[in-house]
Amino acid sequence: MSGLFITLEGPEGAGKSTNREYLAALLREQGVDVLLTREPGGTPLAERVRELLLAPSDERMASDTELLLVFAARAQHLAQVIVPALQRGAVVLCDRFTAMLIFFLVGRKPVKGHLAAPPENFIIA
Ligand SMILES: Nc1ncnc2c1ncn2[C@@H]1O[C@H](COP(=O)(O)OP(=O)(O)OP(=O)(O)O)[C@@H](O)[C@H]1O
Ligand SMILES: Cc1cn([C@H]2C[C@H](O)[C@@H](COP(=O)(O)O)O2)c(=O)[nH]c1=O
Repeated sequence: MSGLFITLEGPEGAGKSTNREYLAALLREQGVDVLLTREPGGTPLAERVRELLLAPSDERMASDTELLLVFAARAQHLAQVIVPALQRGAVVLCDRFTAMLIFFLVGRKPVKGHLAAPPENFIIA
């Protein structure tokens, strides 16, 4: 793969979108093929999973359910968008990836180590 994958991590309002747009404009001025995307999301199906993750609900979402949904969205995002873009040599600018998702998934709750490791390994492999 010849592309470049850059993630912008940070909480709400940190400046991710602003800096992503700025960087994209700079790169495009140089003729670089730039793809803007975000996690969770980035494809129609993965965006539906995002809506599910963020929608208020009377039913508490179990931590493992949340984790598996995040990684289901990621599998779709990787297969449909990120990997093809990197294969054609694009620079992918992704609004959040693993760092902030770890914060959302485990930073605010007790860590559930038995599930946290394998999906991440699966994704990186
Ligand atoms: N380097 C900067 N200096 C000063 N203000 C900034 C800077 N970058 C972004 N901002 C301002 O901070 C605010 C939040 O920026 P932005 O929407 O890019 O954050 P974000 O991390 O993408 O937020 P969200 O996660 O809510 O989408 C905006 O009003 C933006 O103009
Ligand atoms: C991605 C993601 C977000 N949230 C929370 C964080 C914010 O309060 C809102 C909106 O997020 P934005 O992308 O910064 O606009 O949702 C979350 O709880 N879990 C997540 O995975």
